[in-house]
Amino acid sequence: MEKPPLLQIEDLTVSFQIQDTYYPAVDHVSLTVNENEVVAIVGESGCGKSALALAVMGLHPEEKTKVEGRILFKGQDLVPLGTGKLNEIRGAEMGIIFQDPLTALNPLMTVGRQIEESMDYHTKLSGSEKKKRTLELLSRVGIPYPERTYKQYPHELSGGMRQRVVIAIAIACQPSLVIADEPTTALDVTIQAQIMDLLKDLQRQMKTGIILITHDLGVVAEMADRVAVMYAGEIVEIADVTTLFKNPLHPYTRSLLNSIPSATEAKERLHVIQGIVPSLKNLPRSGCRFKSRIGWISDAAHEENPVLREVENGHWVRCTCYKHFYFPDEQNMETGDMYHATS
Ligand SMILES: Nc1ncnc2c1ncn2[C@@H]1O[C@H](COP(=O)(O)OP(=O)(O)OP(=O)(O)O)[C@@H](O)[C@H]1O
Repeated sequence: MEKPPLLQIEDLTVSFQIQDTYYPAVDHVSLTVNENEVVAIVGESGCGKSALALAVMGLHPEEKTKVEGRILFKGQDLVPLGTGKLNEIRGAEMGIIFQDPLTALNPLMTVGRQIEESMDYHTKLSGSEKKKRTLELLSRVGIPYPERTYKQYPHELSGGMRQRVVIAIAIACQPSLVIADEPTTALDVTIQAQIMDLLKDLQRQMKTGIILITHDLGVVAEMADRVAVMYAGEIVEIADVTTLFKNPLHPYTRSLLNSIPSATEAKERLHVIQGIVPSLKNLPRSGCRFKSRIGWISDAAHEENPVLREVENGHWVRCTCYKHFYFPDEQNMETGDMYHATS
């Protein structure tokens, strides 16, 4: 029998209760992560990236959250599992790295104890074996004096060192999947690069699958094998990283990529689409959800029920509007006129 993919998310919907109604923050999303593959999920704040990641980890509180669809981890559906079984899988086979290391760590427990604790539940190692492994892990994540850090408390460490400790905890049980939710956003720019290098090295050594949530496209270019672009709870484009950067198609992806200034190309100005992701209650639930942000593109350019379509091998795009899209200050491909935004 063929081995199932490491993670196969099928038709996942995550809805939050606001007053008496459930609103989907992740809406019928399907995504696969293979062994040893880094899949980046990008999109602006509020697109549903974290809601998706938390669902994979089973970390949404049952109250006021509804998770529907299938999350197959090595072929086993996690959605119907109870907390006990999920705890067994989580930690042992999945690691998570959150944005802010300070809130991820217990301020009242030494670093050594916190790393060991992550092994208590999932391994049968003796106390001295756990200590030995903890010191190895600290050294592996680039902590210069493991013996000293072992005895320290989180507040005694710098932000970068704390995130290294969080990474040590995430990889303590050699998980096959790591979910990294904005792992460097809370850190200084110079430290960000070091932490990303560390993650990249560890991923290569351990052949871990990674879901990397970020809005830093530089990080995506360096780390990801494939990229899923989310907008308003849906995936609007998915492709391998080279294709996505060379030939972005969806207007939203094009706008995201245009928002990074290029060091090599002298662009007169950056084309960026204005506006923000609507709040959960105000999300359009039919048609192209991006339509209101590209009002200069005709209604007829949009599909009534836009679906993800494979436009070339492994490159999927939602809605036909990408075929008719141009930035307002570019020449209109259809008419040859210059479009001038009035607002
Ligand atoms: N527990 C909750 N209850 C109600 N609404 C929520 C809850 N969690 C998230 N949301 C809403 O769901 C939508 C998606 O949120 P999510 O945090 O997944 O976005 P995101 O893309 O990860 O953004 P960010 O980069 O800011 O974390 C947002 O509109 C957010 O306000």
